[in-house]
Amino acid sequence: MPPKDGCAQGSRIPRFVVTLRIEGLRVITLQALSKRYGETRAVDALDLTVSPGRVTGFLGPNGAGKSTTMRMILGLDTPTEGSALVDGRPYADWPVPLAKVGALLDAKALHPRRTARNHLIAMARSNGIATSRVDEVLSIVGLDSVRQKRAGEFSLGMGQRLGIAGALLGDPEVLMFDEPVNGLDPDGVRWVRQLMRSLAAEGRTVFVSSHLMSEMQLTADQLVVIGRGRLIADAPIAEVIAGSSRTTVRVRIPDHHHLAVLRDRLVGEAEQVQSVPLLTQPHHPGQVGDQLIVTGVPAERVGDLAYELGVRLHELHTERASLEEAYMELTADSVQYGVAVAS
Ligand SMILES: Nc1ncnc2c1ncn2[C@@H]1O[C@H](COP(=O)(O)OP(=O)(O)OP(=O)(O)O)[C@@H](O)[C@H]1O
Repeated sequence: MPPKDGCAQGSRIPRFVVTLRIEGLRVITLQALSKRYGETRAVDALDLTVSPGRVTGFLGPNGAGKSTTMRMILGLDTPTEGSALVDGRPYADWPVPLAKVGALLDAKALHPRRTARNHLIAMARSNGIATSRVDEVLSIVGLDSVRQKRAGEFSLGMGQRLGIAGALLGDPEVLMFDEPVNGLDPDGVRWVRQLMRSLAAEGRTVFVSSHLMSEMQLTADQLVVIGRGRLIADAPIAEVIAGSSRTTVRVRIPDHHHLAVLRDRLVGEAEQVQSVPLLTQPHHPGQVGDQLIVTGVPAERVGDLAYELGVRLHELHTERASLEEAYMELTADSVQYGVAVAS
């Protein structure tokens, strides 16, 4: 008779295979997702996984394919090829779609004569959600006092708040927002940022498109950048910034001979090494020596090399690119609708 614990005698290895079914993965998976409109490849063979527990910023120039991608995830557009799944199923196959994915795509897509409350009640009914939840979300988004006002009389920012209320209605595991801070006042922008961060902290998947780089820098953990429908980057925000050629290491070295020794050692390893006399920089009282500006090697490595070579340093620090600079560099070849601007 086999032992009760299912292990072979004399062995700790179980004799049977256990298949684990993990519920609620909260993952968006795009596989070779493509959408063509005539000659236009709006989305072009996009492979992507958007994971829970973090805010994923979705960036790209005008016409890059962000909205089309989001529409395909929600089944509002049909892929020409490939698939867009939420936890392994198309959005529409979930029994209560609003409990799986809540989305704000077009804040203006409202019935103008319907009140805010009735708009949400209609949405709730279509998904079997209790009316009490409507009042809850109106309160969460700060529209309590205008619940009986017609949506057609709403300002852009109020419309955004109502759209966000709709996204929260089903208490969903996955949230998608297309330009959520569009039209919001600074207080509203900060509120949306905090909302997205707290939704991610609760373990939900938050996928948000925006053109506001400074806002994305404060909100997102992960960045997905697309251009002309194709994936350009999918990385943690710190990695995207560190990868920019505008991120440099500045080293101040008091001794000219030492400077030359370290520069010669770095030349083969760094993307670029520049000697910059301190005198050409803004005034640095009491500082002596010249500087090296190094690209493509982290500060830790520069410090270690200086130590190995016996080079004395007076200053070593990283000057990080802004997200905007990193983004401009990544998408330089993908901008379709732009005018030349001096940088
Ligand atoms: N219904 C449609 N019919 C024809 N072309 C479309 C349609 N929807 C989108 N496109 C085209 O697909 C491409 C991607 O558009 P999309 O709106 O997805 O880009 P986006 O990244 O969201 O842009 P934006 O940042 O300007 O909102 C564009 O060239 C656009 O003109």
